[in-house]
Parts: sequence; structure tokens; C-alpha cells
Amino acid sequence: MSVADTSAWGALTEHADSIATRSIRELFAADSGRGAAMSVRAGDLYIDYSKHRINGETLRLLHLLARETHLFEQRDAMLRGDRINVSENRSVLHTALRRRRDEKLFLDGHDVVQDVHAVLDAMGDFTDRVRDGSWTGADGGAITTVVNIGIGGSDLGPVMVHRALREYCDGPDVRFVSNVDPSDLLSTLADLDPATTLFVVVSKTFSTFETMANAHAARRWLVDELGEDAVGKHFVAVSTNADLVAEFGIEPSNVFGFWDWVGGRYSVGSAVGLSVMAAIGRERFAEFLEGFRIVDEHFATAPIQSNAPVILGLLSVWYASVLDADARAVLPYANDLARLPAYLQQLAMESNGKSVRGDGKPVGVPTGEVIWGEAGTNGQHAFHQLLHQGTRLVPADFIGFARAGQDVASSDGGTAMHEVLTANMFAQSRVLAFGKTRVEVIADGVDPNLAPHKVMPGDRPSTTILAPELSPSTLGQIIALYEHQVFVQGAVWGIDSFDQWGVELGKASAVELAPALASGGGPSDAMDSSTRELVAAFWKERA
Ligand SMILES: O=P(O)(O)OC[C@H]1O[C@H](O)[C@H](O)[C@@H](O)[C@@H]1O
Repeated sequence: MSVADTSAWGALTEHADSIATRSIRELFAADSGRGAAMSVRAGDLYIDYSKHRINGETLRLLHLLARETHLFEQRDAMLRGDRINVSENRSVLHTALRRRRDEKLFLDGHDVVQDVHAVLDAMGDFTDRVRDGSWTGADGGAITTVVNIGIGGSDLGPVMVHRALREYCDGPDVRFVSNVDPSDLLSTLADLDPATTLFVVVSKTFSTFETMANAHAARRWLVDELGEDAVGKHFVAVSTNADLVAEFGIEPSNVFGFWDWVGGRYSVGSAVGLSVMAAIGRERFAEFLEGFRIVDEHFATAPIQSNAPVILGLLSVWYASVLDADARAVLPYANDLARLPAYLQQLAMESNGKSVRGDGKPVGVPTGEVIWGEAGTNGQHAFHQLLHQGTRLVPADFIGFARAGQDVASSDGGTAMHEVLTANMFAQSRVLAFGKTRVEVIADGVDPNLAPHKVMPGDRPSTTILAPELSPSTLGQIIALYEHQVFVQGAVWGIDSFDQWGVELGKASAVELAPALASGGGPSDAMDSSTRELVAAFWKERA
């Protein structure tokens, strides 16, 4: 059944009209306990969802929507390993990556938790050796730099986590190459010595064009200097495709596997996190996984009223589908989380940027969200103007931390910079929600002619996620929170959130066009007129 055919859907669309008559300011005025009532804890995360365009009735109807779309049955099906990725006939078990060693989860009669821990142990042994210098390069020296080559889910997670856990990095320098733009690889290798560099080639399929192009170029760079025999000491792979890895020339003992039941964008807790483990060590990586597990457990067991991913997932459906919001801003008030918006773009947009349901029928309501954002406070000095006074509805997620890893005094000498940062975060969500009326503006002595420019409409929704500190555990908790939020959206919409067929045609088209841009190529009459002219302009510029 389409979400649009549920009784909750009809009631929610009617309810949207009535909630539109009451601003967030009014909703707060009517209930002095709203801030406490509309907040929830998941693990170490305190999540405030009070500054939303909702009341008790909205939540009641969203809960009904969850029940009518069998959200909890779908959750349980995912967690026990049913093949819920219907278009690829696969289980979806990234949650198995964070099960404890003594747990069991049988898939087709086989305990996958044992497989997960066997790979984690191998990753731990390998990264221990890289970190303590006993894994040596071809000339006997220790590895000082690890270069992760991958793209999409084989890059965004490791990049984001490595940066987020900067203060925990005490291993080799880790760098990332993803783009097939040669400048990415060349700028990364420019100051490196092949003798002390280790490449981790990460690709679930081991056939992604960009990754293979970069891996082969890196291999040539290494072999030119150290010879063919050096490859075994300087290349390891992370993949589900052992045959293609062997063809590339990486020894089976240097391959860290994962499974088709881990989607690329859900894979940072698998061997895809190998370079992160090299940077932070196996103990910290275990804490990272434990963070995920804490929120997995919460998602699996908390009642609907206090289940954070369920609440946040239903709220995002409310905005995206009922209130027609196109976008959501992700605003981490932590510079080290600067890559979180990019990571969440893949997680949310590749999962739910779809218009048909798992059974191939149209979803029938707007789906997906355009996720974008930037670390605070930088965004305040760029695009927050539109959030505050523009005409578009853009719900925002604020993410902050009570403690900074390192702190310094602010300009007044008395306040710490982290306190200023957090004051800015709380101030932004407050101003977005409550705004400033014309009466208040004029009471400040503003010229009435200028007042319209200074009125802040308010009523702009946001969620605030506050964690004690940015640590491996809290980072794992935040990622799992978003993973399950995305799951909740997809389950309500009836979407298969775990395939990505929309990416394929573009790849095939690039392969088709490549000869026109390779030497001896050029425009052809078979091309559409725009592509033909672009190819012609490319060749003219190159001449
Ligand atoms: O890990 P790989 O097989 O190289 O895939 C890398 C990425 O490429 C694909 O095109 C998909 O859209 C992504 O979901 C995937 O993460």
C-alpha cells in the first residue's frame, strides 16, 4: 500500500493546514515544558526536537503513519537479515558489523558475526604492524603514509571519520584519493616517497572506474621507483570481489573482505574503515563500533515515543512529503565534522532519492531531501541569511558538543572559544525558531522604515543534537542515528533504500563518450547537439 493511501496520510495533510496557523513561538508560549517534553536521549546523545512545526497531534498522526506503513516490522526484518534490498535480492546487515563478539546472527545458516570479527581481528593485526613499524616496505623501512584510494562509500566514510577523529590519530599520516581528476592523485603523491607509502585500494566491486584508474596510476608510480616485486608490500585491498583483486596483483593475504549485505554508504564500520583503523588504532576503532551498537540497540528496542531515529525519520517525512520542504541543512558546530554533510549526502540522497517503491510502483508523494551544509560558524557568515529571512522552508540539524578536545581562550580572555562556538549554535536555532517581530524591532529603536528589513520571521524548524564530546563512540552514535533515520524514511515511503540504480546510466554514458574525448576522437552526428558542441569545444581548446 502506498503511504498516500494510509488513513494517517490523509489526516496529516489536513493537520498541516491547522498547524500552519500556529507559529513555533505560539507553540512554545502554550507549553512551558515543551523543551523538556520534546527531547529524547539515545546513548550519549541529547536530541531536542521541540523547535519543529509540530504538536502532540502531529506526533500522534506520525506514529499512526509508522504503524500503518509497518515500520517496526520492516525494522525487525532488516535486523534479522531478511532480503529487504529487493531489487538486488540482498540482506541489509550493516548492523551486524557492530555486533559484539559473543553475539550470533545466522544468515542462511551461517553466523555472520564470526565472519565480522575474523576480519576485524585481521585488520587489527595488520594495522598494529603498520603502526608499530613491523610492516615494512620493499626496502625494509616503516610505512609513514597510508593512501586510501576509493570513491563514494569507499571514500566518504573514511574521509569524514578520519577528519572527525583528528585528535585520536596517532598512527601514520593518512590521505585520500577519490576523484578521477588527475590532480587528486598527483597532488596527494607529490611529496611522498614510494618506499614509505602504503596504498589501501577500497572498492566493494573492485570495478569502479575512478578507483581502478587511480589504483593503476598509483601502481605505476610505485613500480617505476621500486620495481614490480614491491607491489605486495605497498598495496592492500578492501573488497567483496576477491577475483578482481587477485587480477590486480594484490595477494589474497593482503585483502580485507566484506559482504554483499553491507551497502557502500553503510560500510565505514567494515574493512572499508581500514585506513581509519591505521590512524586511530584497533582499540579506538572498537569504541567507534560500540558507539554504533549503542544506537542500534536503542533503535531496536526503544518505544516509539522515545525512539530517536524513529522520531527524526518521521519528522523528516513530515517536512519532505507533507510540508514540501526540498532540503535539509546539516550544520555541525565542530570543525572536525566539516565532511559530515558530504557523507550524509550520499547516505540520505543515494538511499532515498527515488520515486518508485520496492514493488516498482510510484511512491506517490514527494521523497528524498537535498542534504547540504557546512561547519558552523562558517555557514553563519555565508548562507544562514537565507535560512533566517528567505522564503524557503529548510529544516536544519544542529550538531554540537559540550566539551572540546582542545580549547583556547577567546578574545576576552575569560571565555573559552568552544563556549563561544556553542553559544552561536544555540543562538542560531533560537533565532530561527522564534525570530523577532516588528514590535520588538521597533522597541529596539529601529527606524520604522528599516523595520521590515530587520524583522526575523522565525518559525524555522531545527533539531539540535548535543553530545558530550566528539569521540569515536559519539561519532559512531551520530552516524548510526542518521543511518536509521534514513531507514525510517525509506520504510515509510516503501522505497528500497539500499540500491542505487540511478547512478548506473551516467557511468555507462561516460564509457560510451570516452572515445570521443580520447586521442583520435571528436564530435559525431549521432550525439545530441549540446554534447556535440561541447565535445567540439573541448577539442578546439586542446588544439
Ligand atoms: O566501492 P565501490 O564498488 O568502488 O563503489 C563506490 C561507489 O560507486 C557507486 O557508483 C555507487 O553509487 C556508490 O554507492 C558506491 O559507494
